[in-house]
Amino acid sequence: ILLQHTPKYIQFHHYGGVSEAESRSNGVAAGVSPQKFIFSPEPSMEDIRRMQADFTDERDWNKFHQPRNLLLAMVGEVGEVAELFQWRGEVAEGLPDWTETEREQLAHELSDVLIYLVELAEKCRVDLPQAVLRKMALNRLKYPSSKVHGSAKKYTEYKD
Ligand SMILES: Nc1ccn([C@H]2C[C@H](O)[C@@H](COP(=O)(O)OP(=O)(O)OP(=O)(O)O)O2)c(=O)n1
Repeated sequence: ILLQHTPKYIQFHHYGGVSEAESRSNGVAAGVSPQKFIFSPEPSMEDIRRMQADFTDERDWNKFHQPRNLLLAMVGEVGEVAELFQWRGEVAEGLPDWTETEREQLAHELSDVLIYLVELAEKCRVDLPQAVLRKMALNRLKYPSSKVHGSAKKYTEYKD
């Protein structure tokens, strides 16, 4: 019944993720990912902005969702992500030792961070997808790959 009213971008599909069976057979469990991981194309950031705006409007919560509150909520959720990693030591790419429950928990907490980030950007009138493009262009200028290849130094440490 619910799906009937659910826009296509909210319906779940297995797109970018790797199923557990696949991950066990292709070496992700050993900490090496032989196949590229990609995201699903949907929902877009604008989809997420609109879904969260609808969620907030339906509950009459806009009065609470001012920029400063959203910032604090986002930082709180970052803390919840950190909690999942604390005391584990180094965690390899693909999280080979994590259970499905732990992975799902992480997916939830990262989503909370993103949801608040997108709403914070909206309330600050930052067009986030375009801002990311501008910032990445600046990053490429600041860190030309010819100069910094294989080095993690900050740009202030480079003397052209
Ligand atoms: N005032 C609120 C409360 C919640 N949410 C939405 C955005 C987040 O995605 C999620 C956060 O919900 P909780 O504050 O309940 O946090 P958690 O889901 O992380 O629960 P818990 O803190 O119990 O782990 O719900 C929101 O937009 N505005």
